[in-house]
Amino acid sequence: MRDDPDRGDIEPACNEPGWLAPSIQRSHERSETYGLSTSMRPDYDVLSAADLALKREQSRILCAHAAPVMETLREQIANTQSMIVLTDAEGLILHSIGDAEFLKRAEKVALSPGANWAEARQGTNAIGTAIAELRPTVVHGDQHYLAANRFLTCSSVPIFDPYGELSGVLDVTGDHHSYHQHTMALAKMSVQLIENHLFATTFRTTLQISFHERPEFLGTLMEGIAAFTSDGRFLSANRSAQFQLGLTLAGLRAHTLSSLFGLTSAQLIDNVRASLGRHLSLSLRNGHSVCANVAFRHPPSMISDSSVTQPGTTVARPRPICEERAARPRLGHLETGDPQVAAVIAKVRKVIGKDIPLLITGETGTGKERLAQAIHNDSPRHAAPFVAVNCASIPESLIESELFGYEEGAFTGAKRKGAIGKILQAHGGTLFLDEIGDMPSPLQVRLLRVLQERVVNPLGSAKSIPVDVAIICATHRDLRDMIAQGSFREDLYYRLNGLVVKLPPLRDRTDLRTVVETLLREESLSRPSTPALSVSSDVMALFERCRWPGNFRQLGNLMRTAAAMVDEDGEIRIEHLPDDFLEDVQAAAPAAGPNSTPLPGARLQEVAALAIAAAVAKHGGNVSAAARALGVSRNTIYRKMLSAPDSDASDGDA
Ligand SMILES: Nc1ncnc2c1ncn2[C@@H]1O[C@H](COP(=O)(O)OP(=O)(O)OP(=O)(O)O)[C@@H](O)[C@H]1O
Repeated sequence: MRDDPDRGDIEPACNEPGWLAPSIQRSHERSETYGLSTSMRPDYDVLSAADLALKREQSRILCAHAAPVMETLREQIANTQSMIVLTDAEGLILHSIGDAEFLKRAEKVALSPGANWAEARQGTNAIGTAIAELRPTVVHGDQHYLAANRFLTCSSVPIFDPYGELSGVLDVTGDHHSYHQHTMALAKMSVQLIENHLFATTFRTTLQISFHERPEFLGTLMEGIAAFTSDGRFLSANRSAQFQLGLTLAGLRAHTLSSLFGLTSAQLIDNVRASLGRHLSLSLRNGHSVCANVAFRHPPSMISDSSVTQPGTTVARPRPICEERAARPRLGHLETGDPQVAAVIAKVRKVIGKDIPLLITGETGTGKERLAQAIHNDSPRHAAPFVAVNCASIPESLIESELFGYEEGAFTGAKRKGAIGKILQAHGGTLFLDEIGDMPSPLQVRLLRVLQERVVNPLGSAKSIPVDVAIICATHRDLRDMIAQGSFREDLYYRLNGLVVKLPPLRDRTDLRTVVETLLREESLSRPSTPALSVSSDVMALFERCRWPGNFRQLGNLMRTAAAMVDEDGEIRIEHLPDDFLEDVQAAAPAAGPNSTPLPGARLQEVAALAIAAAVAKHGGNVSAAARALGVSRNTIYRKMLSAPDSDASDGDA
């Protein structure tokens, strides 16, 4: 978490040969601790296309905001033997763009989408070290831990979300002979742009004050932006605002609009009205005056209050109900007609606000986190934070500090400032522990203590800090099996499962049609000038037949891709669906049993056969290459080319 507005500074450099910045020295030490050796091959363990698509989906908002910024940056570094890389918070490469020739060289050391560049995987490198140090980092040629990576020079900047949490890294990598001093400055400006976009989007329905001492800096990257609730409670502030206000995010959380700017929201609106469209002049706590613009964008329920639509304020279009639902789900929104889901919600409603721990089970993508958020939003704790921790995605060595926090100096040799852990961040609100089955055993004991005694001991501290959180856990594993195998503590299990509810997979739900219609409406709203989206009856029949292993996540992804392919009439037809989806449905068809309805005619088979023939032709008759491109096994291709459709049943698919 970033709670230090100065963190953006890189360390002072020294030009003496052989001199290593302290952060690089620490990183080399960590690389050794990870058991890496300098002569090792880079880690070529790259995610499959499907897993990478899931990761991109999980970082969809980051990718959407980063894409245009990366394109602009690409224009600025064109023909410099370099590339731009976007990773998620774990160092997994989501996207890369750049000079084609250099992209090829980079691929040889696994610097390409789907590879993970965390320090534990690739040793000292700018991406992994920026994540470990939470600061912009340059790693020049020889400073890379693995010899194989020493032809690179990389400049990486961490990207923080508006709550100060790391959400990814933007990196510019080039040949170490062609390093330019200005690369890091460009990368930092690009990240500031991404962070400001993320900020503006997250707080688009709230009161936002943009300010700077000098009016010419308003509207530029330098402006500070602070967001407040309509009654003046502090929500967040961007990097520049933290700097101008002289407080970290943690420090700002104790403040309000009046304690920071010396006026209430009603007075602010009066001032905006009186200013007739000119900048406002506001006074900070330190007595400095700043010029400010105010945006007061109201949630739909307040939009009818025309008195606040004044020059100097911007009123956004009413936020569509679907968008509102997605952003702040409530239990009522989740009831779309399936009796199993309705039963889950009825049970949950009975225990809400009663300090009974909840355990949500269900396959991946069935909406466990969304249900947890809805429970929080419907609970008396809704005004306090909802903090989600995915125990499976944090490296085991970091879970402890992530959850419990640490005191300054808790890490030997590292002069890291202390950090408040997730449990304390959720104080007053809800802590959602996703994939609880992946919690390492020693930490299960510590978590049990928190649940029993309601106190937290940060790492390296003798202090016990009282904490008040509602706990919701989720897992797709069978915890009872894990108890039997000795990998999950029975006492913790009984502490967590006050109420256990199971979300059904999409294929077992009876409300698929309503779900699809809702998603179509949401997607249509993001394309206002085009006809409303619909699905053909063939496609709906296919959807009903699909096993949806990725559940809502897969369906949402598919709808977005198909929506991008539709013709002018907005109807999603079979030809708009991705080939791998058609293949999956086709492969699963015989398993549907003798009484099931037939596939929607020959068209699906035709489409699958056409896709296969085209891929084989494109790859000059090379079946392996075509299979790789389509993401199916060679057997599947031979089967489709050689046999009747029914023969799928006997073959093992890959
Ligand atoms: N009822 C729903 N309607 C529409 N979209 C949904 C619904 N439930 C979940 N989603 C969407 O599906 C995706 C996955 O949901 P969520 O993260 O809640 O699932 P999960 O079960 O916690 O997944 P995992 O086990 O992989 O963490 C998210 O993008 C979420 O917005």
